[in-house]
Amino acid sequence: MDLKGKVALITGAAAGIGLAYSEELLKHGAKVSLCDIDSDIGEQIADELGAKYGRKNVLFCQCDVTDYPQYEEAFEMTIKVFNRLDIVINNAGVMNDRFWELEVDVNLNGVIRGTLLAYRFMGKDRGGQGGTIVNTASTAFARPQVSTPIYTATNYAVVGLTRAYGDQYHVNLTGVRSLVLCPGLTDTGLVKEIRKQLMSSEYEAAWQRDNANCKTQSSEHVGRALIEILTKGQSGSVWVVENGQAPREWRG
Ligand SMILES: NC(=O)C1=CN([C@@H]2O[C@H](COP(=O)(O)OP(=O)(O)OC[C@H]3O[C@@H](n4cnc5c(N)ncnc54)[C@H](O)[C@@H]3O)[C@@H](O)[C@H]2O)C=CC1
Ligand SMILES: CCCCCC(=O)/C=C/C=C\C/C=C\C/C=C\CCCC(=O)O
Repeated sequence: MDLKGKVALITGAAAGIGLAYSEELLKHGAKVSLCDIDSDIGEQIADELGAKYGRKNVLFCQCDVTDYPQYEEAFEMTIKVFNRLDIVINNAGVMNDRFWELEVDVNLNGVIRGTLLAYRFMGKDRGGQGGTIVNTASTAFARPQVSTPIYTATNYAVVGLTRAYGDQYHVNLTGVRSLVLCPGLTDTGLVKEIRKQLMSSEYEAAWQRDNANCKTQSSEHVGRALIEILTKGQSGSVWVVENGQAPREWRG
């Protein structure tokens, strides 16, 4: 896929993996709409990326993915400013099983909202030009993270959603391809104080076991994997990137 001139909307773009995706897309000549709940950091990041890659190529939209009207406005603003939309990356996520209803609302319902909006604005059956949806899940979908059962469940669900919408039936109907990228342990701010993010502080031993054999990778590594899967990923495909290795397709 030639990314030059393409427009991508990325959620959770102010930090971590979403920020790495955004910078990698800019390096490849795309324009980015950075969507994040955190407007202070988001505006600052947009200024920095704009100074580096051209101000006309970067937009920040304050957007909470749990709020459908706000999310819809971010799509409208992106299309108003860039005049097109080609790629939607549902990446915003949290890991906190203590606040599991919010976790489900961000990690699963947020991806569903982003997917429905992507079809509405890019679907050929709705007057759009077609495009690509990329969802971020986690390797926890294939190897359950025992310390965070509810976080794990949201990742299973996102993979299921992507595989179903990724079927050729939906591609024929809408011209929209769907992929999912599942990183393993990545060095970001997702964990701030692990004891407070587990349902019970007793699960800390399980957290240590979950991560025992994992090599932490950088978010930049995951950003590069995104470009690779955008280039060669078939609709409905599931990609794992972990331990700093090249992305590989997961075939069940
Ligand atoms: N860090 C890791 O080891 C892994 C992360 N992931 C997934 O990658 C995605 C990104 O996570 P990281 O970059 O690690 O986290 P992060 O905490 O570094 O960044 C997440 C970003 O999402 C934003 N955000 C949070 N709630 C939001 C909401 N309601 N609406 C809009 N934006 C919101 C935050 O403000 C932040 O900028 C998540 O879906 C996470 O589950 C998957 C596997 C491993
Ligand atoms: C093994 C399952 C991998 C799934 C990863 C995932 O979805 C969520 C990971 C959450 C947090 C990663 C954040 C930071 C990583 C940095 C250091 C980890 C140190 C591990 C430890 O011993 O505490």
